[in-house]
Amino acid sequence: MPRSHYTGLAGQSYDQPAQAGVLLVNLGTPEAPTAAALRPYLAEFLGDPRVIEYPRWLWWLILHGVILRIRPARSAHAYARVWTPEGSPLRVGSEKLAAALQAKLKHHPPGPIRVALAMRYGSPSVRTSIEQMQREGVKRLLVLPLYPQYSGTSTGSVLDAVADTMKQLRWPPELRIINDYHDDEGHLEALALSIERWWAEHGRGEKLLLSFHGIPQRYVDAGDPYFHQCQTTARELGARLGLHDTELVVSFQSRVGREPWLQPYTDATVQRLAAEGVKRLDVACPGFSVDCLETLEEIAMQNRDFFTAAGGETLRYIPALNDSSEQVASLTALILRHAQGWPEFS
Ligand SMILES: C=CC1=C(C)c2cc3[nH]c(cc4nc(cc5[nH]c(cc1n2)c(C)c5CCC(=O)O)C(CCC(=O)O)=C4C)c(C)c3C=C
Ligand SMILES: [Fe+2]
Ligand SMILES: [Fe+2]
Repeated sequence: MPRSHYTGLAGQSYDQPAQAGVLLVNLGTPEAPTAAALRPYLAEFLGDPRVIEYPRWLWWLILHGVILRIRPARSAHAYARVWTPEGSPLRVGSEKLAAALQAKLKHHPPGPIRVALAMRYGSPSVRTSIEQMQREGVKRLLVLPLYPQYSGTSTGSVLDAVADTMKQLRWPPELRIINDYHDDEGHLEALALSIERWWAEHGRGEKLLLSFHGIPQRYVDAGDPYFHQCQTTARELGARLGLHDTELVVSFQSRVGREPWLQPYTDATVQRLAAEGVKRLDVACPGFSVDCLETLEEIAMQNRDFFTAAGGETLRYIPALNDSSEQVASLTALILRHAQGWPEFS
């Protein structure tokens, strides 16, 4: 008999009381800010067909023949600028957020809800985390990808990893998924409150730039709702902050490769604003639930330098929601709303 493809879990029992769980999933991050650690991380990330929609064999040749020989060292250098004694900011921030949510949901009557964190690339993987939760008795699972706006390249890829896991489990958990929360009232309120709190402490710049991670324009043309959801978040947030159209600017960062990505690009935008005479620019990145390379290095360092080199005085980065009380409250409410109707919570 060939060995079965399906995993049965040691320790998962029939008579354990059913528990509900939430799996938070973020992108993932290298284990160290070194080229050696970047290579497997980038190979997994950039080898994902959701991220790079290119003929497979052609892309494999380019990725392994060219990209993975050059990019690991360059990216490692960028990561080294933001690495902390506890590790990668994305990992540290995601773990703190998960711990704060677990503390909230532990005693939530008639809970408790178990909270775990997985990474789409690297570890702990989606599969490892789901299996671990099952061992702890989780039979109903809510998946919350930590991306407020849906894109096939981010949320869609998390759903692939969840689906692949479900296909391999002998007794998969009952499943719910949050596809996006870009226009969730509580989330928008949390963003507005945290920016207002930051302004109250640090004063206000002349304009607020909202910079979202980019994706290729081609994906949006093919039906990805990401661009539209970013615009909705920006508009709703601007309205809650009482900003005039002229005080709010939206742009897209982190472009990789040569094809056109969503525009306007963040680097060109900060340079344009400086050239137009803006001296004090505030930047927030509402697409990132926790701070990471793309906010701490690309915005707060690289783009700050572009802005000042083009004649601006100060570019100030307003931190992501991270494990703030605002984010913990809004995600707790989002989770409880999606857990409604489960017998544990009726
Ligand atoms: C090349 C294609 C990429 C697409 C498409 C893409 C979409 C996308 N990414 C995020 C969130 C993050 N990306 C991060 C880093 C990062 N992104 C890409 C490429 C694409 N992203 C690369 C190669 C990297 C690694 C760093 C580098 O070499 O430049 C991060 C930060 C990770 C960290 O460890 O801090 C996040 C977060 C979203 C939300 C998204 C689509 C909407
Ligand atoms: Fe990215
Ligand atoms: Fe980047």
